[in-house]
Amino acid sequence: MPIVAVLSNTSALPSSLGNFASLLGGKDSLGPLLLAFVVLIGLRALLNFYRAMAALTVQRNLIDGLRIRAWHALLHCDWRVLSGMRQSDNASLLITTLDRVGVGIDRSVSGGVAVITLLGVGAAAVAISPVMTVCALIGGGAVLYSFRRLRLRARMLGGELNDVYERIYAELGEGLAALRIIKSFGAERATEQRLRRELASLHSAERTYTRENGLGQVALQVGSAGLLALVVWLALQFWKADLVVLLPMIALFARGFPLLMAIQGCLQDIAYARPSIDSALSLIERAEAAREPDLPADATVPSAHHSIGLRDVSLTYAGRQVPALDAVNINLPVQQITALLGPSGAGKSTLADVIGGLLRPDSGVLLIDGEPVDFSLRRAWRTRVTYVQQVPILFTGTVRDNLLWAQPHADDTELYAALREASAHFIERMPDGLDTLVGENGHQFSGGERQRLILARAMMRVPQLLILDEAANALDPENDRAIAQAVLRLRGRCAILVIAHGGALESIADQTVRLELGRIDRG
Ligand SMILES: Nc1ncnc2c1ncn2[C@@H]1O[C@H](COP(=O)(O)OP(=O)(O)OP(=O)(O)O)[C@@H](O)[C@H]1O
Repeated sequence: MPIVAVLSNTSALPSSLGNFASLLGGKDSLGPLLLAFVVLIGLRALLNFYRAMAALTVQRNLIDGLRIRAWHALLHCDWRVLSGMRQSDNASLLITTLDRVGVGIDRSVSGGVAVITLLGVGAAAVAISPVMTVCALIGGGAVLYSFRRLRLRARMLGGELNDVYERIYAELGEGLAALRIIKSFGAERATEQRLRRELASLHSAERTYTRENGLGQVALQVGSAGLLALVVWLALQFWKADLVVLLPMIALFARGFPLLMAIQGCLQDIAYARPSIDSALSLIERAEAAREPDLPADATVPSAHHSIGLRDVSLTYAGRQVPALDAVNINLPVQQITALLGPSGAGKSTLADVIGGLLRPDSGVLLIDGEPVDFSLRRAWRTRVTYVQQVPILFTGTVRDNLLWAQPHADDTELYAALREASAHFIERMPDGLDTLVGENGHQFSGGERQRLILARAMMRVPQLLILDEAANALDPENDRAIAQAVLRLRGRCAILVIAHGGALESIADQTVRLELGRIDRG
């Protein structure tokens, strides 16, 4: 006999099932029941669809919100704190860690839906048999509680995973930047081995998590089945429950226990993602706490017509006993080139960062034309300063893109003028001129050409102070002279501070200042 016929013919059923069928309304109600069944399945499918869409929206909004907040906090963080951070850790956090936060959010949404569905199932169960429902709830709660240690383990493994990812990022970032050195030292094998070791740690952490999660689910399934069997046995043995009650209860439990498993799985995944959320929030908190103060709306910094200097400036880095700068006084005439000399670690770059408005010292003032300017205005002062560092940084794109980065509204005539001033005439001879691609970090050009392009970009800002921090140190004599020629051409346009260890740049200086152990050497 077809199943529909059996279901619709209540007399063909055993008496209890017959009762159950009559409870549902008998033969006449079968059509509406089947329709309700199809509608329910459809509603469930729709609910799943909207759940997935909502989870994606929530996840993207929250994760991208966190990502932007972290990036904003880093961009506005005080240089002293920022320079003490390992940037590969920040890259790992902004890219990978935040994605794991996304997984945690997705699992929270799924867990929430499972809890709501379970509440619905529980409400239906209470209506049929409150005693059996309470027993099942107590048992289910106990099962969930007994898994708390597994969740703590998951949290620990999530923390381990974050550490491993940070190490992988550091390994790859440093390795890619040092490819030339790795090859020249013949360190390819050792470098690859280090990555293999980190990947093995990653694999091990992920494997442990998957194994413990999987075994947990097995234990949960067995526990749930045992619980169901116990409740049914109790119902038959002690409460003498009728099949009319028992059958729908079993159906509801069969629906409820997978939900319980889903909730435990979600709690486990959330615990696994929790260290990622903690790291993201801790970075944001640290960077926001060290935020550079906003400039008052009426803040102005005077223009330097005669000189730029420092008076009684001292600075000690966190964790250091000896000051990097100790009561430093220096005066840079705007029409002149000043060479700052001194042994390694004397504090030359620190002085450049302070006078350039990047670092706030512990004490002392900035002097513009002899007038003190508070360091709280350093952001405004910084817009009048440009740097050329030893390691040239060019952005991927064309020569034009790189120059416009400093001065977005400049026209081609101005761009070529800056290139000529910086002894970067070679661009005019190139077939694509300003549209020549610089390659990744300027690798289409030689070190000297890159440095001259960077000098041209620095001059696009029309600075009042130009700082060259060991800008020609890594260059051959010819390129060193080319940079010195360019700097000579700029003399008289702004104050120029050159940090050098000999070479052509030192020889063109109008005055020389020597720094020793953070103090100006007057000898
Ligand atoms: N971010 C930092 N945190 C802690 N200490 C720092 C930091 N930057 C520099 N120092 C320390 O401050 C001192 C001065 O460093 P600085 O880089 O200014 O010297 P320098 O004269 O420019 O050296 P070099 O010629 O080798 O570049 C050194 O002892 C250095 O170790």
